Amino acid sequence: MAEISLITPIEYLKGVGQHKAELLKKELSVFTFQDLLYHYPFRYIDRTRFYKIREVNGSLPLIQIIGRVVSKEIVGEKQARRLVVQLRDDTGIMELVWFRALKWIDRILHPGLAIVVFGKPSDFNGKVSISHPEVEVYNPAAKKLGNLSLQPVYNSTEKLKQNQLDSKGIQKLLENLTELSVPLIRETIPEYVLNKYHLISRPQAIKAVHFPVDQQELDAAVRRLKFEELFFIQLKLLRNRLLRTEKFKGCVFGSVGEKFNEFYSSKLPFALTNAQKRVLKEIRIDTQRGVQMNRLLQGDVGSGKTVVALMTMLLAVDNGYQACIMAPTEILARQHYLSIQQLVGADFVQVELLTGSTRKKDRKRIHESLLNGSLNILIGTHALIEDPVQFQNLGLAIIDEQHRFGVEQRAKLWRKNSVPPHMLVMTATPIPRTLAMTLYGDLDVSVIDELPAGRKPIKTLHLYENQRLRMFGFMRQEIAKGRQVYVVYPLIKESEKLDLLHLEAGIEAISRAFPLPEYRISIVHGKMSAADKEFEMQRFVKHETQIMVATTVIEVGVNVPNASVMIIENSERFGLSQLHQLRGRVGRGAEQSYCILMSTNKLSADGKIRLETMVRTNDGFEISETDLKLRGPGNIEGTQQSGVLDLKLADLAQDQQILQVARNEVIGIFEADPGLEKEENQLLREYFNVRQPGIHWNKIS
Ligand SMILES: Nc1ncnc2c1ncn2[C@@H]1O[C@H](COP(=O)(O)OP(=O)(O)OP(=O)(O)O)[C@@H](O)[C@H]1O
Repeated sequence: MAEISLITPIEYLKGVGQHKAELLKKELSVFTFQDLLYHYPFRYIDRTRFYKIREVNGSLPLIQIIGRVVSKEIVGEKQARRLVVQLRDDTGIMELVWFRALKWIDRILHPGLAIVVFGKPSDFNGKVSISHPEVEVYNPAAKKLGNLSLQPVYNSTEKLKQNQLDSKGIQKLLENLTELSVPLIRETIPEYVLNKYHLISRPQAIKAVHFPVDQQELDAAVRRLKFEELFFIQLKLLRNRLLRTEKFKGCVFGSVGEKFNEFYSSKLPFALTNAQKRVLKEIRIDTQRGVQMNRLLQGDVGSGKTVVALMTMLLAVDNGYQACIMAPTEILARQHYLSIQQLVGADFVQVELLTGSTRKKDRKRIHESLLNGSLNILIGTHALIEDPVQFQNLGLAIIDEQHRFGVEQRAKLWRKNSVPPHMLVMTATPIPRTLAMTLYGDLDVSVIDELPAGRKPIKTLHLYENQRLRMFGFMRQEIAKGRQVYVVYPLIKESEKLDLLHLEAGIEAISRAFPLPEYRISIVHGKMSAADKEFEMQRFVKHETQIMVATTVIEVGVNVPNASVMIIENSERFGLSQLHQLRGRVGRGAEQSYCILMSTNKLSADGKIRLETMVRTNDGFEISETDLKLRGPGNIEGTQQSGVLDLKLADLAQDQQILQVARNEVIGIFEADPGLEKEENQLLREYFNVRQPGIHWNKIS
């Protein structure tokens, strides 16, 4: 065989062969030696700990017991034929069961034999047993079992298991592999960084993650590998940012002009909060210094991001540029359009809306006015990044992100101008710090951390199904005061049919409890046509109806300050950030607002935490942190598409500190050596010379 390297195909590994190689490729995407080396265990079992039979129950993970075989018998017929062994220790007795390999096990085990049993207990018919445990004859002279106290557990699949590639099988392959390949693993982090943070070398870490001698070595290995993952993500992101500033000049918004000033002094219906002012200042500084702005604007629901967006656009217009806002849904785009029109009034600046349902004739007119420069501001959905849309001079692109657009789509907007426009990315709800640093680590961040004055914190209540009458009573009371009420139902693809039934039943119940002519109800759900939805929404906006029953289509963008009660049905089914977004639809006026979370009595542990969190706090930043802890970053909406979260070991909910250290180190490295030219940074330079998946540092355009 040719010389061995890390990219030697996996079939060349001793113990693999053609058939297993195919399976490894298909099931685990393991193609080469290094793919297997980087197939890390997902947990470890402490083989130094032994349980007593009395302590054993079905909720325990894989455990070890020492006991003596009392009896064994083969019971059942055909498929149900099994070997049942009674095992005893000084605290009790339990069963071990085998459905396969009966003869083999039967031969080894005999009454009186002391054995070590290793497996996952389960409760069955009130009895605790372990199916298919591993057994070894107990040898008190041997200090440890095997030479490892921590046994790694690998991900496997049913198919792999059928071919002896269960966790144990994979570990065997790794034993064959590490001797060969560990010496070939190269260091990626410069020595001075390793020393600074007391990190072990890469070959050492990879070996130890598979075969840790003890917990201490494992901890050191994991810390090193997590650091590496997070360090290189930051290196890519910050390198990108650096190159962008070097490469792109950026439009200069040199002066604050007529439109901005006029709007500020005579149109703005309220005083800006200090946070809004501060953010506007940050944007002003960014946009006048001749480099391209790339900024993330974070603010809690209702904190007034739209005004900041508008005033930034006016700044662009004052300096002879066009501006646009891209929103993820048609409803949201329309909402932005309406609120901006309302804020600026007629004939102040030219604003148009472009979405998938814009008529052909209007579309043509918009395209033309964009190109000849008579249109100042364009608001729309992803229709904006389609090819026929050409600006005369796009100076600012605002993306209302809701975590739904990827880096690719952002890049498409940049290309709409010869000089890339300034970019302002707004998120619907705050995102956790670690996620922001990773997903948007190449952007500067502005935070609106203050709500407009006079807003009363929303009071949140959790009620169970049997308290529904109380809830209806409360609705009547608020409606009598002239307020409006939202009632929101979940509508999730996976359970759509059932959800629609719930919605229907809900509408019926509400119609009965709130009859015409005294009460009028708007109904909006995702299955309706855009025009019908709009019609129903408008009835509510104009206060022709007092109750709006809706599915989550109203999650973002609805702004009816007179609505002061948000009722969320089956609230346990919503994610935390969704609940927070929904709650943010009320509390927009001066009145005291309420959010009522309706749920069944049967709450999962996570569901309980979600509802408790909502009742406890109104702080979007705190809520987003809890959300991340509960769900993990992969499940936060929109993160899946972004390859940056392809983390093997690091966990954004837990490894905030490592991430911060890695990011600071990278910032320091680029400050001292922007071109990575110093000898000590040679490894980092090499890193960029090899093609990296994800963001390409030399391909930003
Ligand atoms: N400084 C302010 N003082 C008083 N009201 C304000 C202020 N800034 C914004 N508002 C009003 O607060 C409401 C919420 O603002 P806006 O819609 O911009 O919030 P947002 O941050 O975009 O949040 P969401 O994503 O929930 O819509 C609007 O009715 C807006 O006119």
